[in-house]
Formats: sequence, C-alpha cells, structure tokens
Amino acid sequence: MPAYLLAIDQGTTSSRAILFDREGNVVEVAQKEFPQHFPQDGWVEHASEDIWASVLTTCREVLDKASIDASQVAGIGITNQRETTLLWDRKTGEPLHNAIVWQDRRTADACQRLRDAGHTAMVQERTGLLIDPYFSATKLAWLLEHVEGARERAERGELAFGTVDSFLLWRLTGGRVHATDATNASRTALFNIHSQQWDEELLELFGIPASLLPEVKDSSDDFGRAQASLLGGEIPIAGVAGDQQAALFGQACFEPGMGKSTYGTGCFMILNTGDKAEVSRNRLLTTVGYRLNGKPTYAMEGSIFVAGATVQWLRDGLKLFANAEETETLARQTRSGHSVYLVPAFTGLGAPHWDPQARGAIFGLTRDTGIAEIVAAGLQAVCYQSRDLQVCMNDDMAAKTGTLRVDGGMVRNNWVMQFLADMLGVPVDRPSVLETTALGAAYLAGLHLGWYRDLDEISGLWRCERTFTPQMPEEERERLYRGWLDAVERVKC
Ligand SMILES: Nc1ncnc2c1ncn2[C@@H]1O[C@H](COP(=O)(O)OP(=O)(O)O)[C@@H](O)[C@H]1O
Ligand SMILES: O=P(O)(O)OC[C@H](O)CO
Repeated sequence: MPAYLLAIDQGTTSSRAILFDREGNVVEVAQKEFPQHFPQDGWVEHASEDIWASVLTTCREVLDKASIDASQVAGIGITNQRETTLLWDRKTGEPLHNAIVWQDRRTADACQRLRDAGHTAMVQERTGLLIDPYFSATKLAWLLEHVEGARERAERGELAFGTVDSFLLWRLTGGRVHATDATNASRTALFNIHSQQWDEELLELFGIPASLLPEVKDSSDDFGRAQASLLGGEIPIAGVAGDQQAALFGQACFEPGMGKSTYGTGCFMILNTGDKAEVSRNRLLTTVGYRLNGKPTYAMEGSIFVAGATVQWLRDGLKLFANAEETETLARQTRSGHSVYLVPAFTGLGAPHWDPQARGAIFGLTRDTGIAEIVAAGLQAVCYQSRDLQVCMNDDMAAKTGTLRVDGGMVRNNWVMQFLADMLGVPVDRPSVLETTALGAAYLAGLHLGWYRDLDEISGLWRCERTFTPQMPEEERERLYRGWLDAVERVKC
C-alpha cells in the first residue's frame, strides 16, 4: 500500500522534490539550485535542460534518501514557477530556446504598443491580468518571432508551448501528455478565466497559433503517468498548480477572504474570492486559485517581483554577509525607526505600480548608515510592498484583510515576520510546514487519488507554528510607510 505523495516544486532558483505522508508531514527533501542566465539588461533565462535535469535528479535523490521505491509512492503533484515560457519540438522534445523566465522584461516595448493600441481593458476583462512582460503571451510571441523558423514550424503543428508544468509533464510522460492546469493557464494571458477556455481573440491579438497550446485540466486530475524508466516504476501524476496557487491550497485558504503571502524569490499575496472573479480597481490580478471538478475558485493576487532576491543580491552582489540567516542578526542591530529605504526595483516594479522601466535605489543614507541598516532596509522593503498590496486588496474587497498565513524561505526570519505584522497591522500566522507550495501540490494529487475526502479534511491538517501580532504604535507604522511611498515615487519612470 503506497504511503507517500511526491511533490515536485520547480521554483525560480531551485527545484525541490519532497515526500509527504498522508498527514502532510515532510518525510524527505531533495533540492538542487540551477544557473540563472542574464543575457541582457532585464532579460532572465533558464536552460530548459537544467530545469529537467534538476527535477529528475531531485526526484531520484529524495526516493534514495528515504530508501523507498516508486511502488510506495501513490502519486505525483507538480507545482512550478509560473508564466516562464518554453517552446519545444513535438517529435524530439527538444526545446528551441532557453526558457524565458517570468522576471524577464524583454517584451516591455511590445506590451507598451499593445497598451497604446487600447487593448488593456479587453485583456483584463478576459484574463484578469494586465498587459505586462510578466505573462507568457508576449514571451511566446517573442520566441515565434526571434527563433529562426519557429513561426512556420508552429503553423505546421510541429511545436508545443508550455509553462514549466507542461514541459515537465511532457518529459515525465515521455511526450504522451501535453497538458496544463487552469491555474497555470490563467497566467498566460491567452486563457479566458470566465469560459475556462483558450481565447481565440487573445490568440489572434498576440499572434499565437492554437496548435501550440496544451489541454487545460483541473488542478486535481489525471495527468498521465511518469514513465517507469525515470523513477524505477510508473507513478500517476494527479495534481498540478502554479506555485502561488499551490501555496494557497497548501495553506488551506479554502474560504473566500482567506489569504496567504509567500516570500520566496518574489512575494505573492493571494486572497481567495470564491466563485467570483473580482476585478481589481487597483491593478491587482484576478486569477484561478484552483479548479476542482471543472469548477474554478478565483483569487485576487498581488505580485512583487523581488523579495528574497534582495537578500541574494545583498549576499552575492554586495557581499554584505555570507548566509541569508545572518540578515536577522544584522537587522536586530539597527536603531529602530532608521530612515534608510531600499527600493528593489531590479526588474521594474510589479503590483500595484506595474512599471517595467523603474530601477532600484537606496535612499536616506547618513554617515551612521552601515551594513545593518542597508540589510534591514532590504528586508523591510518586502514588508512595505506587502502593505502596498494589502491597501489595494482592502480597497478592492471593501473589507479589511484579516490574519495572513505566510510561507516561503524568508519567513524563517523572525525579525522580518514581526516587522511584517507591524506594517500590516494584522496577525501573521507561520505554519508548522513551511513547504506549503509543495504540500499544496501533494494535496491536489492526494485529492484526486482519494487520499482525502474533501477540503475540510485538508483544512483539518493545517497547523500554526507561531503567530506574530502587531506591536508597533500606529503613528510609527504610518510614518515609516509614508517614507516608503515617497521612496517608491522617486524610482518610478
Ligand atoms: N533567514 C532568512 N532571512 C531572509 N531571507 C531568507 C532567509 N532564508 C532564506 N531567505 C531567502 O528566501 C529565498 C528562498 O526562498 P524559497 O522559498 O526557497 O525561494 P524560491 O522557491 O523562490 O526559490 C532566497 O531568496 C533567500 O535569500
Ligand atoms: O519561484 P518562485 O517561488 O519565486 O515563484 C515564481 C512565481 O510563480 C512567478 O509568478
């Protein structure tokens, strides 16, 4: 009797394979970082084979480490960095180009032209998204235009497009399955979130042949089987979701009004809005939170491109410390209320500003500014940006957001979590399982395989490890936040 679920979490900087037991406990983890490529200012690519190799290696490693074989794994759930765009040959499975990563801004001009031509309202109405280089549509159009012969081959039906989930499904099933799930599809800007279909007018607008597209399935569904030659036995693939939606699921945010924020490379705050696809007045995104039995549950999302990536930049670029954990000690050394602000607009600004041309800056330096203040400012920026999103969500929902569930690598930092609670003015709940993205993918697979009766059973498994409650006086909170708003205004183009 299989006792485990295997989650593949293919993230922006690393791939992880995690084994969970039936109660959602982490049994074993394997992780592998892979290289980031920055061929030009604002461009970000991944070698597709690095993505695949890191996934395969970590899956094999996690089974090895746990001393189990494929027969003990009931099913696989896949979760992935979203929007990242791949194009491959249907016969050979060979990618035609590096994957263009969600952070990549190369299509900023193309997006500006589409906005100037007045397409914003139509795109937002159908997809819940804005016209921005972040989403897959213009990245795919760029590939079709710039890779020699790609458009002709696409027209002849020889090529397949996919976000990372589709690419992994293709490889895992030996080219038998070309599919995605509704959450990933909802990030392409080609998918109508109301009809739950690829949208012909959008395909025409972006110049995308329909033959390239994967089949869109529920997030908990039959996605075929991983080939026996890969992991030592066939394993059903039964869950797929984009990583932020998977985290929403893993955090058991199943009721409208429940929200989570994930602090990994970027930061993504997502609020469940139930069966309503709420349109934001504040340039937040409407997206599919998950789709079960053909029924979408919608969510509102604020996306911040750079969160933990600031910590990486402070570590690797400025060499201010050796390990991310040291940031907590450094931040504790700062004088409270210091006025240094770091705006990490390395690849432009995401929600709610959507300014692809903005670039980062540090403000408020004085003679007593040291490494600690700069590091603290980098950490605080993530909290200020979360507040930006909270302000928008409160306005859009005409209600005050309540307790926030958090996850992702940065939430290990207690100083950041306390400052976050202070800045948001709401309690911040850190769960005992921090791998909620992977857990969400495992739950989705488990749901399809009948491991869990329903969402209530999954909710019952969620455990809080620590709650951070706001302590900062209101006046101080507002003074600090005003300083942030001022700093952001200064970097916008
Ligand atoms: N203790 C810490 N304090 C601050 N940032 C941290 C800490 N530990 C990890 N991070 C940051 O969290 C990020 C990793 O989070 P993770 O959820 O693994 O990211 P991803 O899935 O996007 O690759 C890195 O950018 C790292 O710099
Ligand atoms: O790799 P992550 O965890 O930073 O997530 C990336 C997002 O899915 C991009 O939309």
